[in-house]
Amino acid sequence: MASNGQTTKSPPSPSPLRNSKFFQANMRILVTGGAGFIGSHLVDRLMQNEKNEVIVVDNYFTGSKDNLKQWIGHPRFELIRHDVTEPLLVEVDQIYHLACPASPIFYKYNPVKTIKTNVMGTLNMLGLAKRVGARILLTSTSEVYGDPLVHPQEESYWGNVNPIGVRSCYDEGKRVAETLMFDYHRQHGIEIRIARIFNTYGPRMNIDDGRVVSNFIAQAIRGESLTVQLPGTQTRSFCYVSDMVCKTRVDGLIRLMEGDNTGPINIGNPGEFTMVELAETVKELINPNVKIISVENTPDDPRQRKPDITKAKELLGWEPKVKLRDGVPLMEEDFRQRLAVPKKV
Ligand SMILES: NC(=O)c1ccc[n+]([C@@H]2O[C@H](COP(=O)([O-])OP(=O)(O)OC[C@H]3O[C@@H](n4cnc5c(N)ncnc54)[C@H](O)[C@@H]3O)[C@@H](O)[C@H]2O)c1
Ligand SMILES: O=c1ccn([C@@H]2O[C@H](COP(=O)(O)OP(=O)(O)O[C@H]3OC[C@@H](O)[C@H](O)[C@H]3O)[C@@H](O)[C@H]2O)c(=O)[nH]1
Repeated sequence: MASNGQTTKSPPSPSPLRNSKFFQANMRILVTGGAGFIGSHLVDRLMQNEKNEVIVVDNYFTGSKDNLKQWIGHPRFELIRHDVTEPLLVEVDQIYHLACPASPIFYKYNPVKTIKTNVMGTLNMLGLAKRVGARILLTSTSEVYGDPLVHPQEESYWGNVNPIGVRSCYDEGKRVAETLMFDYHRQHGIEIRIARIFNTYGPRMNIDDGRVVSNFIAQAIRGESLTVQLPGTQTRSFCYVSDMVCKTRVDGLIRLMEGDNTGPINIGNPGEFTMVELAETVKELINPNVKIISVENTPDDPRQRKPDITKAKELLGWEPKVKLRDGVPLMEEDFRQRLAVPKKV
């Protein structure tokens, strides 16, 4: 039953394989975009459960096999090079659909491909869910709220999005992906889950990912100036990656998949910072000698962003635990290792 009471059909029957003579109790889970930042952490958590078999599909546009190296060759793990804009034939019970470039510099690099990934990729994954009777979770985004006129953002807010701007391939793409999820749910009875993720950071982000936390941390470690894009008063709310997926502590995405609620549900940390405050925090914690400089911004940058997580708390029993000041040093450690710049003692 949908949270909004709009279900018109019961879900299709699961694959006949589930009732076959050789049925194994394992849960077969597909993770699209599983070689990326959030996806690879999610795979780590899913693989900790011995009942799970995990299949990752990824085209390696922004992800890397390196993020999954600990699982390659594991009997419960499979990695497939595949682009979700093409159909996929596998037998699975659950689909975590993450595939999509998430950093603005990468999603703007080939905007037509980004919108194809969001629209055709989501259609293909919904088609797969329909054929095999799988439950599907979409990682949507706080960007569906655009440059929000309501603060903090509740799930009931419809957003303020430019449909023809340079960010539209991503934010409108995700909005269409959400629409497709609900239409497949209402029309075909597919079991859906939608997470609206707010800015997430942590180990394994690409060093040159281009998003603000990874930029500032890499710049501070290299002794370069921290580049605050103008005006610097714009705000974001940053969630540490373990809060997003961690099974043992708090597990936003996994709880949503396993619970009864379709969503959309905001998953994020309500701690809100201006970009100047973020730069000052990174400077203080990592390298007090670096300068903070102002640089040009790009069009349509949202001016404020903060999740209302009442639904996540009430419906999933989820709330984030890691404060920005505690998460930054954990990410610094990972970046120092990868950049081969040890901390001076
Ligand atoms: N990290 C965040 O702050 C954040 C916030 C909101 C939403 N999200 C969503 O979470 C998901 C993961 O984000 P992330 O931060 O891990 O980004 P990421 O760029 O590290 O991961 C995305 C993964 O998808 C893969 N991919 C991209 N296009 C593909 C395609 N056409 N076919 C197959 N694979 C493809 C990439 O190679 C990469 O491995 C995305 O859907 C993103 O929109 C992330
Ligand atoms: O070096 C930088 C990079 C970015 N910024 C600023 O930092 C803020 C955040 O920018 P990011 O590129 O990290 O990410 P954004 O919040 O714009 O978009 C993100 O939103 C949520 C997800 O869907 C995606 O991960 C991404 O689209 C922006 O105001 C940007 O202008 C800087 O001040 N300096």
